[in-house]
Amino acid sequence: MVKITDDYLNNQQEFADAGIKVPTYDIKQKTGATKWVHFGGGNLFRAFHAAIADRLLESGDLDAGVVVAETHDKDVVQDAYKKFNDKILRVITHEDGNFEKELFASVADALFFDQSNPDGWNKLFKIFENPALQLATFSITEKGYNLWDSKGNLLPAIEDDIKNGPEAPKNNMASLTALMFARFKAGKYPMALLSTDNFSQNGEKLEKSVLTIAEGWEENGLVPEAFVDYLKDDHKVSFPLSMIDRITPNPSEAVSEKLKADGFEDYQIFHTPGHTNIAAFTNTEEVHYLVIEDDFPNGRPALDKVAGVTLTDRDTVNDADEMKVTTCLNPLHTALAVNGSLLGFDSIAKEVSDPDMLNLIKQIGYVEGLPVVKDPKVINPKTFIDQLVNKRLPNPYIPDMPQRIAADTSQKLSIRYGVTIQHYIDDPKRDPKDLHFIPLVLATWCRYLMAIDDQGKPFEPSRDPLLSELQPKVQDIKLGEKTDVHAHLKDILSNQKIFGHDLYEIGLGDVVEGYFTSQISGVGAVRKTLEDTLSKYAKQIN
Ligand SMILES: NC(=O)c1ccc[n+]([C@@H]2O[C@H](COP(=O)([O-])OP(=O)(O)OC[C@H]3O[C@@H](n4cnc5c(N)ncnc54)[C@H](O)[C@@H]3O)[C@@H](O)[C@H]2O)c1
Ligand SMILES: O=P(O)(O)OC[C@@H](O)[C@@H](O)[C@H](O)[C@H](O)CO
Repeated sequence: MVKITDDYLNNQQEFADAGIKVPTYDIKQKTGATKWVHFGGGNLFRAFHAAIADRLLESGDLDAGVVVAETHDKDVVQDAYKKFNDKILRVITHEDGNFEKELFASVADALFFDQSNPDGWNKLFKIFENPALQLATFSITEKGYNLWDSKGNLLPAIEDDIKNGPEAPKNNMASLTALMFARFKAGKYPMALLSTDNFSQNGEKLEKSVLTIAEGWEENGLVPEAFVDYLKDDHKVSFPLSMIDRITPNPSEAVSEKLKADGFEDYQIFHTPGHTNIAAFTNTEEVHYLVIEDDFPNGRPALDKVAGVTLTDRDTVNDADEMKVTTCLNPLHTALAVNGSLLGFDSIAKEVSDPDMLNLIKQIGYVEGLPVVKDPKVINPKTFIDQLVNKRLPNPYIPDMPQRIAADTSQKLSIRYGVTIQHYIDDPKRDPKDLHFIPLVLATWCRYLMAIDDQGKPFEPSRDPLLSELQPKVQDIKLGEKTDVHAHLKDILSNQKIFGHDLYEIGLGDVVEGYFTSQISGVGAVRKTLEDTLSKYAKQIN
């Protein structure tokens, strides 16, 4: 059996026997100063960013590995990095059943960046004080950037961080701002902070969070005004936009079993107490897109040399991101996530073999979203949906689950559906009331909050920061019993933080309530409502 920690240069045959491709570079010889830090060393980073760095180390375009900083889950550092000498095994699960296995040695170090860990804390400050650093990338989930509660007030922990200043930050955005303050003090060195999380204008959100903290510190006299000016100076600090796409499910048992059978010893999967699902390996799909705004004030690695990575202007990235996140992929995914959880699916591939589910996502993508989305030119939106529904989602070897995608849905709805709804508001020839399937999914999410499936059995919803606030609003509803739906849903459906709109103000509140009323009318009513809505409104798709 080959272990991930085996010396990949001197034991190439062992790796080859297990069907694993290994790097030709020696990461120990790549001793340049760190140019690239990544925050959030979860599965997406391991499958995608680490692969990009690997290609650049191979081509000689990068002379140091990426340093991974975890601010959220310290067990990720131990269980997925340190234990395996920072090596990663990536498995691409092709649709013909071929599992392509490759070892990456592109992580130079991984550390838990928190004041409780002085070693990691001090190491990252040293890296940020070094002029060589060019970029920090982020894949920390939508909620990782958030400083506000659902009513728009700063979270108490953030208020504390703003009061306490750069010496003792606790939240990850405040800790990042403290790193930037150290970089400012060391010499006002430039760099890029590049969010690669799944939401529109991700760079703007990162910028807003960092500036909110920095300006709070400045108001409290804890940092000079010049620090805020440095963060706002485009020649010093940039917050490029990005669009990232690669379906990367949590490590799966099927892949683990296959690796074991192939003679790979580190096939075990870990579920950390912080709720990350991680392993020495990561499983992902073949298709991948990364479109980045080319704005790097301190230069950048030759990212554009890597297949699948496009460097372009801000508007193009914005259009590509809007195409993927608000129209052609993520809204379809969330529809599968909430419906799949209620209808008892545990596999996305199986779910899209259900004709109703396939038709639902096609209506959302082709009929409701596509007509109002701008063509980003670098990727054709129609071709993109075609590839998604015909090739990617049905791939039985991509072990994706509705339950993974359902995590944090409350944080995603305004982006995944709110932007399309806004287009219907803005276009004088359209009306949000023309939409049928998006409101149906919003109702399905409210139905999902009840945590009772369509067979009337309880299920555990995926983790979401608003569950504790929202579930009590629907918990006393019983399937098949008459109830005042408006009284139950009005606070939820009017919450602009959740949907990007007060749904009543735009004429969709009643529509969602209508679908929900139908969905709670008894066992099987979620499926029946879906069937009825499809037979009433579905359009023919060519
Ligand atoms: N997995 C995919 O298919 C995929 C594809 C495109 C984009 N993304 C983006 O990447 C993000 C991460 O996906 P993943 O597959 O790596 O997930 P994951 O569960 O494997 O890892 C999540 C990472 O985010 C960190 N994190 C979680 N909550 C945080 C918080 N509140 N503050 C700071 N860090 C936090 C975790 O510690 C971990 O490093 C997604 O939320 C999405 O925005 C994922
Ligand atoms: O990663 P999230 O939690 O924002 O969303 C879940 C999935 O929709 C997402 O991870 C997709 O797999 C991804 O966006 C594909 O590129």
